[in-house]
Amino acid sequence: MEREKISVYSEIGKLKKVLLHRPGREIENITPQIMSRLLFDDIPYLEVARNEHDEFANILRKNKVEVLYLDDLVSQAIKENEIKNMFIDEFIDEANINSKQKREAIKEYLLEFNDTKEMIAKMIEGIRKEEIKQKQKKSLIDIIDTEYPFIVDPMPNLYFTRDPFASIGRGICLNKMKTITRNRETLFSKYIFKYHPEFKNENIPFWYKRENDEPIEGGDILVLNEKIIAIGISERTSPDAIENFAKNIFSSDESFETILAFDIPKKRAFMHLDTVFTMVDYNKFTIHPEIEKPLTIYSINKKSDEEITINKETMKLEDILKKYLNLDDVVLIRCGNGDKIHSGREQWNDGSNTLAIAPGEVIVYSRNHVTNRLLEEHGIKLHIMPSSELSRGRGGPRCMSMPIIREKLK
Ligand SMILES: NC(=[NH2+])NCCC[C@H](N)C(=O)O
Repeated sequence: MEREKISVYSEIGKLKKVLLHRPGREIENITPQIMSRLLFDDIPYLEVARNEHDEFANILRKNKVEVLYLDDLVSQAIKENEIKNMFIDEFIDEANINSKQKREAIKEYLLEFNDTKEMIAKMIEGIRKEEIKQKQKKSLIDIIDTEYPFIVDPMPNLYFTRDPFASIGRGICLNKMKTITRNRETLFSKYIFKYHPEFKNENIPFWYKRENDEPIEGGDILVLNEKIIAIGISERTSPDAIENFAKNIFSSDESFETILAFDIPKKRAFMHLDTVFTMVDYNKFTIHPEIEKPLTIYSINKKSDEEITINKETMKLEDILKKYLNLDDVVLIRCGNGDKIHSGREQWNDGSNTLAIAPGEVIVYSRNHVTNRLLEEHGIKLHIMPSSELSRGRGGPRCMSMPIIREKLK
């Protein structure tokens, strides 16, 4: 039997294959002036961040998860010259470069890298003005100098592989991301799924297109089981995008029947649904206490191949989960144990952003010790990773991983 190349029908099924990005020199291009636009609140120390990330990958490998790295996949995807050229052109198109000369100079510079992985690392790292200055011919726009140091901005959020696309069923939701800085990341995903030898001839369905106008991000998408997908209506994901996605997936032969759109507060600390809610076992969830008040959800169901129905309900999270997942008993594990100070602090550092590698078994950040102790008390097996630097990017183990294959649940 031919194995599916992508297969994700739950949040907790045994993880078999996952995509990561090891943070690179892009982190060392974050400066206080640009960090908030780049969605960072602080500047991580790269060497330590990399060690932490390697430990994350080791935990995964020790648990028999195959770890794929983004730069490997992209470099294998763009092996042919024609594709590589297309990739560079599109990259430059989206890097906001306003003169023809500059565009040509950047292309020439990138093509000089003999090693494609080095070229990709450079694209992610960002390009400083002086790196290509000498080669530029002068037109007015090139001569007008500003203080701004980069000709191409760094992409420091790429280690949050959860967000630019999401594996759902046997297909992917190729996202349009809310911010310019992160939307550039989705180009890498596009080339992986369109041109990598492992995926290109597999008719991988795309449930969403990066060319669409409305944003949707992977951190908002949780595949609760083979029938139900939860999506946050958040700072980053719009109702129109959810509806468009729903229509696409419902018109396929996939098993999904219901999309639960959760209306969550539109604020930075809650940027994605997975910052306040993750699934850790069949009936256990980590949550931020703030979403325990009655929540408004919209359940979107398939009516026919083209039509959907939408129902609005205001209910407590616990009751929503009982109803839609057919559970008698739901356990909500509160980040920071519900204590005002601990829950705020630990949610800020992604205490409720766990990555399940099997039912009841999750990877967590060491720093969230209050939440971690509580998870253990609820019988969850923890794999604890170091967390002083990676957490400064406002994302945890779930954000830093995109499952490609999970074993189906019985
Ligand atoms: N799935 C997630 N919660 N991802 C977190 C991403 C953090 C990143 N700095 C951003 O603001 O986009």
